Amino acid sequence: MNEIKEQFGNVSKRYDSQREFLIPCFQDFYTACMPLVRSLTHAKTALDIGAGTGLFSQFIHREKPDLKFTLLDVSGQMLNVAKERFEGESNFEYIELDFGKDALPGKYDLIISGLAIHHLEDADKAKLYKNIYKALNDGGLFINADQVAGRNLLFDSLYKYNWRETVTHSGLDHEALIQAFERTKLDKLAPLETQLHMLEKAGFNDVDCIYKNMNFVVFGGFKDENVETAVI
Ligand SMILES: C[S@@+](CC[C@H](N)C(=O)[O-])C[C@H]1O[C@@H](n2cnc3c(N)ncnc32)[C@H](O)[C@@H]1O
Repeated sequence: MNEIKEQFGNVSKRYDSQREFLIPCFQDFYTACMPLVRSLTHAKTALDIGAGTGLFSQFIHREKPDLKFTLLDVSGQMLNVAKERFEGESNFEYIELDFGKDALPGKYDLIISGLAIHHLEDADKAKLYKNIYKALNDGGLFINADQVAGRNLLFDSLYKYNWRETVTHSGLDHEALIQAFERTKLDKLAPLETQLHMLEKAGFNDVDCIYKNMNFVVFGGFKDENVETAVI
């Protein structure tokens, strides 16, 4: 955990400017969930798990500016950048917390997470998904935009090789590249299917993958048996 705190703390001020180089499908990745988010017509509260500098929350905020946002992260330095981003906005609060260890505070209509849960071991991912389910209000939605492992060694290697090649030629400076490659050592990627099953085991009755581009995926579920009628 100290290493996560240290590495993200070190990059916090330059984090946002590097994102579009490091996520080749950046725009789609952060906006694929919007049709589902829009369907939450009565939502009042949102929690961003591993919010970092607040990038994912900013996309959601543009769509639903009236939500009350709680941004949670283990790195105070990453959250400081989020505080600058949303300076002057009264509907934002920030909590420094380890989501692998500590309970999630409060209840929410929408819970999002971007590129954070893949830092947990699989058993801890499963535990966190249960906690997320408990922290959702009825009818609530969970969205995880994250990186996953390939279904098998061939695809996993292909995804990793392709990402490395793409970002190496993206124009990102050498130092940033080295740091990004170093951060991948903190990753504990699990296959998409495994995580969809974890969500079902946690109690989510309707789960699916909304978007996939190589190993960048957006998936999640509703905590509501009547979701089909709610969305359509
Ligand atoms: C790659 S950044 C993603 C930030 C943001 N969600 C985004 O999409 O740009 C991962 C973030 O997860 C946080 N993180 C990783 N493991 C965590 C944990 N166990 N508890 C809280 N935060 C964690 C890191 O500190 C970092 O800010």
